[in-house]
Amino acid sequence: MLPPAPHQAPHRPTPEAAPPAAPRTPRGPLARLRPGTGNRRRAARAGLFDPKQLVQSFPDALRKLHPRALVKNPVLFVVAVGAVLTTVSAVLHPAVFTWVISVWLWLTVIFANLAEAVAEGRGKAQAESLRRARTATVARRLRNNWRVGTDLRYAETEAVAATDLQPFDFVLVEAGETIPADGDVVDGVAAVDESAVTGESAPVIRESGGDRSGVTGGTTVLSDRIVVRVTSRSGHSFLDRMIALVEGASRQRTPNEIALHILLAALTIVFILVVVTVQPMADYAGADQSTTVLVALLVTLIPTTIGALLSAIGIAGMDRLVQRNVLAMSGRAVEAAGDVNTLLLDKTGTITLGNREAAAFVPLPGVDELHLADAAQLSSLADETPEGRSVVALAARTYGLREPAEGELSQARWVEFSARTRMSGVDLRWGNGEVSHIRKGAAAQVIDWVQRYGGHVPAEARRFTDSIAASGGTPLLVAVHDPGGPRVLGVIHLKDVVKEGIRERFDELRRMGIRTVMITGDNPLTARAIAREAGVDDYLAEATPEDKLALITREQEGGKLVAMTGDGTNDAPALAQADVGVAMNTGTSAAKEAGNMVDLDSNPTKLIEIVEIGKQLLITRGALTTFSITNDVAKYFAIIPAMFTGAYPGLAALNIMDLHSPTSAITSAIIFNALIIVGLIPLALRGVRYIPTTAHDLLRRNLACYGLGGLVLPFLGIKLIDLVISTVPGLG
Ligand SMILES: Nc1ncnc2c1ncn2[C@@H]1O[C@H](COP(=O)(O)OP(=O)(O)OP(=O)(O)O)[C@@H](O)[C@H]1O
Ligand SMILES: [K+]
Ligand SMILES: [Mg+2]
Repeated sequence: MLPPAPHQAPHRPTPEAAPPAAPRTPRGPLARLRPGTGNRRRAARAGLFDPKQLVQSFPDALRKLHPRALVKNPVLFVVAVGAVLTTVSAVLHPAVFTWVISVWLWLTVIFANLAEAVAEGRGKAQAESLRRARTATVARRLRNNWRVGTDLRYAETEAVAATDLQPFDFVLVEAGETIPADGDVVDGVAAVDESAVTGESAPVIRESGGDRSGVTGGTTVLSDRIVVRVTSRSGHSFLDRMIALVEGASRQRTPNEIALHILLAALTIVFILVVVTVQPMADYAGADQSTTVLVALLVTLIPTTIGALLSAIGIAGMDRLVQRNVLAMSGRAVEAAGDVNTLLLDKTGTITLGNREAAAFVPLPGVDELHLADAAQLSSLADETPEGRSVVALAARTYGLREPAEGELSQARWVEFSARTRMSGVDLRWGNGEVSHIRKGAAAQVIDWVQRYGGHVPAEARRFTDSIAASGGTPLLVAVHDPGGPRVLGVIHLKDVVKEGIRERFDELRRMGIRTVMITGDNPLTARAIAREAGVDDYLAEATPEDKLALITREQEGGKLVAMTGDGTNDAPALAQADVGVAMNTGTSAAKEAGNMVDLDSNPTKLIEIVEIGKQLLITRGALTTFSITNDVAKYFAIIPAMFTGAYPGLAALNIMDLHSPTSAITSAIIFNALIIVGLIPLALRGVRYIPTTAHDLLRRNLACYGLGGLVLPFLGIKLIDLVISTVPGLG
């Protein structure tokens, strides 16, 4: 027996109650540098390099001449030591040649610093505007007697400074107020303006219970009121972390960068040995060389170009992510994104639109539809998930069923939904002492529950759920156990829609050699239907949080790099285990803590762009390393003949560039070596063009373009410089 339909208007606001979405014009701190969602043209513009930045960053470049800063970069440190040696030599034996070389060696170091300073400078501007968003607010903290679930009408609040809030404090935030700290919504639904953080002016819904409960301090509530459980301490908020991040304060070298630095250092040592042994040979040949010439030879041989640009390339990669509203907590994650083999995506909300809503009640033969709707609604009254709320709303909409009044169900024991049990419901004790247990949930779990009490499940139950699942919907079985015995009443049809254009994104990923796997807690039939429609390579159904974690470790054991997106607390362990874990900004704090990237737009398909940016970072570094090493070859052809033609006139044959004189040849090589750094700063910051293709093709293309380019360009450049400076007295 079920209680009569209660008669009270539902008080809870539904997501539809939010104000209509404003046109998506980006504004706010990141907007200037950030593309509107999906606006690639704007993104391209944001990545453009403005020569003014070179001038603005010049003072910072000079500041980086401090030995403590220089010693971090072995290649540049050697150039700086060389510059000191030639400067001393110029002072002791003044000559135009020695002075010119000294000046250009110093310029080489400054240009390298400039590359890094320009890259960092872009972040500083963003940090400034974020700081402005971090205003001091007064919070309304709920007094100790408030517990989750207590009616807010009886809540008492006290005013405290936002900076005094502690984790686990509850704060009440109403329309028009600023959320004082990061946290999770534990009561209510509200439309929130997050433009202070995301630059996106369209309001977003934040609600308790589901996977959209995360709120960020500094954002504004537009409608309704919510209770937020604080999760961050003052000074350690999301905004604080974001500022440190864009400023590059927390930037650390990635393992790949360290490895490359070691390689460059080793090359430098080899060339130092070469140059040191050149002197006795030159002596023997009767072509004794000055310190200046030897230093010049060394500097042209060592990989100064990549040594100068390496750090800027890394910073620019992080910056490109920020422009797309993604915050990477480590450079390592960005690199890993470039090498990802497997992409794990959630079904609900990632591949589908995510508002999995009750669309119909389907009663079993012999069951009254109203009876089913009533039971479904009762079982969902305390179910704060979007699915649970949509069941209550559907029952209210189509059958006029209303929630019971406060106190009417005081004898109820609510059973919360969990991803492990896949069920939710209620145990009710009526006035006459009779007890009803109502459950709704995944078919397998509810059938199991009914059978455990000795109930019989008619074949129709399975038939109904299977046909809903085969259409891509999610069936929830509703069952009761009361004096009438344990039995299934019928099915709730939850509907969800596959996102438009998602199939094309998966095709693109396949071209990049990346395998996509959809993971869902849903049944295999629904999973298969959605997987087919969306075009993913594989799927895992009825996945528990442990299954997700196990899938990731299994892939990783095979040597693969795994990326995943997630928003729920139950995604947290998997997000932490994945090589690239992208948490949605809307997600729970647990998810955001666990991942190594946060997407402010909460757009799970952003992962595809993240992979592209990672790949672009790796390719840019590879291309410029290739360029750097090959472009030193030409300089060798400029300097060696210049050093020895006096002793061995036959070596003039090596002077293939037909340079004017030994001094002009050496000077031209050094000037080119310095100028190429400045010339490549825009490319290092923008990144080389990326076309989705296999790694093999990319490698071939890059070797051809940057290897050959690196070989040929200096011949032209040095010749040109030689033509100009040969007119300078003292060099010609
Ligand atoms: N509020 C609810 N009450 C009862 N059962 C539910 C509820 N929400 C979902 N279920 C059942 O539990 C199953 C698992 O749902 P869950 O939301 O955990 O999936 P998930 O792991 O998040 O997968 P997805 O990526 O599709 O969201 C669903 O297929 C559904 O059958
Ligand atoms: K060099
Ligand atoms: Mg879910």
